[in-house]
Amino acid sequence: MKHVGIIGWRGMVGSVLLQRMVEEDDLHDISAHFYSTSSAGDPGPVIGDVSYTLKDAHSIEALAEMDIIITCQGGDYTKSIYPALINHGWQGYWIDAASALRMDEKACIILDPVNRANIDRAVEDGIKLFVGGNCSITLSLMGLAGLIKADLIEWMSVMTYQSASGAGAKHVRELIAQSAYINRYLSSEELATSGSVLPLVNKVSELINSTDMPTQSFGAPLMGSIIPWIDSDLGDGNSREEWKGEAETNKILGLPAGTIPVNGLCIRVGVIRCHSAAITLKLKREVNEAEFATLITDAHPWVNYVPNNKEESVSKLTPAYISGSPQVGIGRYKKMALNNEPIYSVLTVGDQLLWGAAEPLRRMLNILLGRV
Ligand SMILES: NC(=O)C1=CN([C@@H]2O[C@H](COP(=O)(O)OP(=O)(O)OC[C@H]3O[C@@H](n4cnc5c(N)ncnc54)[C@H](OP(=O)(O)O)[C@@H]3O)[C@@H](O)[C@H]2O)C=CC1
Ligand SMILES: N[C@@H](CC(=O)OP(=O)(O)O)C(=O)O
Repeated sequence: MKHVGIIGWRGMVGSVLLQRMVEEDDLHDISAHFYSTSSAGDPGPVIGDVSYTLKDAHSIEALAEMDIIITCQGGDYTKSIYPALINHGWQGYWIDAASALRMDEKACIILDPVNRANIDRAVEDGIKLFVGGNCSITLSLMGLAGLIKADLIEWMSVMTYQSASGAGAKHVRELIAQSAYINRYLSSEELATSGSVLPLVNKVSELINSTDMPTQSFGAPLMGSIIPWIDSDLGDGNSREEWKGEAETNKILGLPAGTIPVNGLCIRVGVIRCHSAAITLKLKREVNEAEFATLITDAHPWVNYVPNNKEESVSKLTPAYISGSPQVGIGRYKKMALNNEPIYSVLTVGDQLLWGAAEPLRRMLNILLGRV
C-alpha cells in the first residue's frame, strides 16, 4: 500500500482537494497521512470512521516516509521543503499546486485532458515532480482544448477576471468581510428604491474607501472595486500572473517557449469562486460558430459550449452558475470586426478550485497509482 502525504488540506485548494478525493473514493487502497505547518500533533480530518492525527509538515524525516506527497501549502513551503527533502535522498513523487517549481526543467505541468501524452512520457522518463498549472491558464486551455488539438491558434490575448478565493482562504474571507462592513452601515430606508440613489452611492463609495474597511490581505478594497494586479511586479510592465500565460501554455502543450504567444491583463474581481477569461484569439483560418462548437465539445467531457446569445450567456456562462461544477463553460464566440482577419472573441468560465487546482492533482495521484 502506497503512503501518500497530504499537506495544505485545510487551505482553499486543499479543502476542495480533500472533498473531491473523498467523493471519488481516492483514499481507498492507500495509506493517507495528513500534515500541518501550524498544528502538528492535533486532530486532523475525520474521514469515514478514521480520525487522522496531524504530522509535522516541517519534519523532513516524517515526509521522507511517504511514497507520494501532494502539497497545496503554497510556494514558500515548496521552496523551503522540496530541496531539503531531495537532499535527504528522498525519491518519491511530489505533486504540487504551487507555482514555485512549475518552470523547473525537471517538472511536468499536469493537465491530463490536454497533455496526458506528455504526462505519460514524463512518468516513463522517471520524472517525479508534477505541478498543477496556473488556474487561469489551466481553465482557458481546458476550454480551448479542441482548437489546440486542431492546431488552430496563432496567438491569444487573455484578459482575466479572477475570483477572491483564487488568492486563498484569508482573502475570500476578507471580500466577504468587506461586504459585511458596508452592509453594517446601511439601513433598510436607504436601500428602499424611492428617492434619489445618489446619496446611497456616495455613502457606499465613502465606505469602500474608508480606512476601517478590512483590506489587510488584499491591500485594497475589492468589494465594489477591482484590483488590476495579481502576483509580483516583473518590472517590464507585466505581472508574474500575466507572464505565466505564455510560459505555462507552451510548457503544458510541450511546445518550445513562445510558440504560441500569449499576453494580457490579470484582474482580481469581487467574485467568490470561479475565474473567467475574455480571450481574443488569432486563428490560423476562419472557423465558424458551428465548427467551433463541434471542435470544443469533442475535445473532452469537461467542457460546456454556450451558444453566443444573450439568454444562454447570462444564465449559463457565469461564475454563479459554474461554481462547484467540473464543467468549464465557453461561449461569447464571435468574429471580431478587426481588419477581416480570423480574430475571434471567446469567454471561458471555470471553477479555479476544481480544474484550476484540485482536479489535476488528484488525477495525477490516480495516474501514478495506475487507476486511470
Ligand atoms: N486558491 C486557488 O484558487 C489556487 C491556488 N493555487 C496554489 O495553491 C497553493 C495553496 O493555495 P490556497 O489553498 O489558496 O492557500 P490558503 O491560503 O487557502 O491555504 C494555505 C495554508 O494556509 C494555512 N492557513 C492559515 N490560516 C488558515 C485559515 N484560516 N484557513 C485555512 N488555511 C489557513 C493552512 O496551513 P496549515 O494547516 O499548515 O496551517 C493552509 O494549508 C498556493 O501555492 C496557490 O498559489 C493554485 C491554483 C488555484
Ligand atoms: N494566482 C492565482 C491563484 C494561484 O495560486 O495561482 P498560481 O498557482 O499560479 O500562483 C489567483 O490568485 O487567482
